[in-house]
Amino acid sequence: VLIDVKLLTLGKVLKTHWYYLYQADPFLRYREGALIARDRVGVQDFVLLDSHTSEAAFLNNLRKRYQENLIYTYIGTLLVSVNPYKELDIYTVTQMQLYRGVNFFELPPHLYAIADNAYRVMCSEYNNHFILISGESGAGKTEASKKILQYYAVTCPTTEQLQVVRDRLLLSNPVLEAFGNAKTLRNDNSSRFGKYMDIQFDFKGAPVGGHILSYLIEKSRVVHQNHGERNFHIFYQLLEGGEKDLLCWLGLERNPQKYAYLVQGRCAKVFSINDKNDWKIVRKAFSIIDFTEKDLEHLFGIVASVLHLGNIQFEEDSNGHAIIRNGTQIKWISKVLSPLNVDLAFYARDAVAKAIYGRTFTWLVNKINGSLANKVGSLSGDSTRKTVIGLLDIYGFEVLDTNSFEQFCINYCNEKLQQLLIEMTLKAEQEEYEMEGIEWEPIPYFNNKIICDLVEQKHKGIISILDEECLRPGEATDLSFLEKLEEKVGDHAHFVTRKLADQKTRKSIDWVDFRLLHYAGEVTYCAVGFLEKNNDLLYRNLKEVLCNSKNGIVRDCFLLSELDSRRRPETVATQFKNSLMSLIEILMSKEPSYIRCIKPNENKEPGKFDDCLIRHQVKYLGLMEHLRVRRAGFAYRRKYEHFLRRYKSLCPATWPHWHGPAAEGVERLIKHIGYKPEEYKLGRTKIFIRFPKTLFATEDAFEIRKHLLGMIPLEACWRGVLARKEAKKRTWAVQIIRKFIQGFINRKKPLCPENVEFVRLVQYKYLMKLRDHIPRNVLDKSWLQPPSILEEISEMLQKMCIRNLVRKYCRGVTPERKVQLQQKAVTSAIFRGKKEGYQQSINLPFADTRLSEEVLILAPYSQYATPVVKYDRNGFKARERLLVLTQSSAYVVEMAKIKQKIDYATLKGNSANPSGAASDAWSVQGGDVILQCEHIFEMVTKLCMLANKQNLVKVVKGR
Ligand SMILES: Nc1ncnc2c1ncn2[C@@H]1O[C@H](COP(=O)(O)OP(=O)(O)OP(=O)(O)O)[C@@H](O)[C@H]1O
Repeated sequence: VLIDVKLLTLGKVLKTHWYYLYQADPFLRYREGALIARDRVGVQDFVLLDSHTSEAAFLNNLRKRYQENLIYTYIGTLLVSVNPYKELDIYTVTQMQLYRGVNFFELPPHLYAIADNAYRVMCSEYNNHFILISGESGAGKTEASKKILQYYAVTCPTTEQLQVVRDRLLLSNPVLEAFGNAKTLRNDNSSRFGKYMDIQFDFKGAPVGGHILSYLIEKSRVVHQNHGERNFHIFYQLLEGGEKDLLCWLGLERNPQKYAYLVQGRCAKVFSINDKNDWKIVRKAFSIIDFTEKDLEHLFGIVASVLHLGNIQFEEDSNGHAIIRNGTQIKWISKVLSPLNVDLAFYARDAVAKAIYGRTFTWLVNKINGSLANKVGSLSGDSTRKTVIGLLDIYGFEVLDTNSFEQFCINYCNEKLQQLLIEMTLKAEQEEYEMEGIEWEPIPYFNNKIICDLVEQKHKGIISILDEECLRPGEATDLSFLEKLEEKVGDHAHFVTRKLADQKTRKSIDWVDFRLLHYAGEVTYCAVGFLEKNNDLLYRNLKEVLCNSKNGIVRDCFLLSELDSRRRPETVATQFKNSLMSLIEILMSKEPSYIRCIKPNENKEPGKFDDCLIRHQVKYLGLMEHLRVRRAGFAYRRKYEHFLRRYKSLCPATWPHWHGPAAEGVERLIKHIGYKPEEYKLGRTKIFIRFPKTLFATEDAFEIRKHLLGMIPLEACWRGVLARKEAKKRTWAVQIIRKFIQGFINRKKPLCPENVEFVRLVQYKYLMKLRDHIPRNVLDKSWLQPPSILEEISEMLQKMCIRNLVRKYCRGVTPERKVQLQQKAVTSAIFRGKKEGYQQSINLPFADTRLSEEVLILAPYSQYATPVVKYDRNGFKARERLLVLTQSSAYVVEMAKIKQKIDYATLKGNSANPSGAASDAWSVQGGDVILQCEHIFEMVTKLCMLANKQNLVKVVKGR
């Protein structure tokens, strides 16, 4: 009942949505029956219609949609998502099923459509993909990536064994968020590290493992937070949710106000965050992702020690040396031993806290990777190819009141991703037209490569200059770094300092600042702390202490070999730059999908569409340029060979084979179909189709043709590799049922007009699920429980399924086995539950005879013969005899001499002993015959079948 109620509500919700989409959406063509259209691979691209010629029109459309809770929009294949700040997808699982296997022009725009499309292309083309989710801080990237992960977890095929992998993939998120996310002014759950996650799939499309790469965690947050911001969530979660014993063991109090590292932002408690609850989730996640109690003990030990470290305070003694303020002994020890002044002591304390936390985070990612590793394949020696879908969720572009080294790295990273997007979309698309010789009016766009170069160029870029200052001998300071910048990149159009600025802007820049004109806007960075953060040094003696820690994780993170190394470690910025370079390489080798997240307002408010803020994002994300390229360009392009292979059946000249060049084949084909000149262009290697409707029409024609020709099964069989044929035979019954279900899915049979969508949805959901849960053999008695309105259909399907399985089973039975089964059926009717030893006899096959061939020659008409022991009427004298059964009579034979003939017609009864004793009494006209036989079940069965008298057999207590 509950399910029905939910679905009913869902029916209404979706109906409203679809109504709006049909009525109001000028972007896409939706198909009636979108719910059921499937199997239309090959179409990945479509286009905007003509209404959006201006930025204002585009914004208007976004606003209108947003007000109607439609937060997703496509520009070509790029998904634009405006953060709703409220949960819209209440019926997520049903929605997921809705998008499964449906091409994305068939349903309203959605994250799931992007996820599903990447997945389907991966499965059909065996290539790797990535989904790049970008947008500024708080725009909704992390939420989007979680939804995509969930989509794969719910919709991909899985086995019991693989469910563990699925759970781990999902649960790695709360753990990483606890240690790597924090409340900032822009986002209550802001990622303070970059994350790239590969989900690995096997050849059947089941997720079998994963791998996470993490990028530069914002360590400085451990020791310092701006007003209105918090430290990483885990600190508060541990204090709020940690069990009493645990806190006691760690020496912690359940009050964040007691810890210096947690109170600087003055917002330890936040209304929107439930630390206690989150702690429970994280604890549970730890148990699923393979963390032992020892691991956790060490991990929480580290979290606690960072908090304790933060509470160590220093003061100056009379010599200007730092001494520890509280704790008498340690105070004196520090007084005598410590060479540091107060500033340096604080620096050292914070450096230790940051280093421990930062390295522990890397340890955590590695540990999670261990648990996500594809063990299924490697254990079973499965070397089949895996494909991956990568999900990139990285800290968004960020402008704070004071921007430091961390913001510089984060914003540089966003520049790189923007550059990748431009390279792979705007630039690539326009270059493709040029390469293919298609006439094309170039559409200008801002290429941010110039900013990337400003930051990363060797010897000349800001990172190189910073490194130089960090590494050079002599006194180098943040100010000397700033001077070097002015000297070396002062004339760059995207770089300004107070000295270089014009009169007007000068006031807004401090003497210690430099300003970069990023693609997403201007950011003024305060150079103070750049050198220190870039060097990220930890005193050698502190490292030595940590190398000898009794905490296993700390020991793993600080290796003694590091102390021996004479090489200076790479600076933080260079490490980051290099890791970004390899990330870009990873991404470039994969097929891209893009999601652009937009932040609707600065107040994290639902339903508030701030025109100014959104216009700014639309501008810097280059959405208008995307739109223009899409509109002026072609919706679809495909290599001649691929296009011909798919559609060749639509033209007699190309079907079944085209022997000439593919380009000519395509030309013949489209002439035959009747493409108009304005609808397409022929390039050097590809056909370009301008309008989606042209392609839709071709697809529709192909669908019809496919069914007319019965092409798919025919081709499959005909080309058929024998092994595949064999496998097909085995799953024959399942396929029949699947086809039947597919038929059901494809047929539209609404019960009444108002409930069309609802009924379709219920049908769809149930049938889709059923399709994957059909019993595979006659022994499998399970059947998916149907919702009440589908009981009838379900019953029909079940009957049909059983019939098919039985038929399939029967067809697979050999004639010999059939005889055996018939005989066993008779045995069962006579003896089942009545005579001891019956159960054991079931699996012993009956023999045709129990005599050797030589002996059988003596009885040429024998149907069955076996040695027996014959007793006289009193049951005393036992004589060894042969029993020979022919078509009409039974003979008791001694040495080729017939001693007794029993006509089946005279056989009146046959009584067998219920105990295991193998004796048998036959009552015949003129008196009983008592025989003992080793193979009594077999013998009696043969006798009954030959005499056709099985009803006469009684199992009675022997005399
Ligand atoms: N699809 C959504 N439905 C409902 N709320 C959402 C959705 N996407 C985002 N939000 C809201 O916006 C907040 C910020 O989103 P999210 O953490 O994904 O931003 P982000 O782009 O990853 O930011 P950052 O770069 O700071 O990590 C979420 O905590 C949530 O409240």
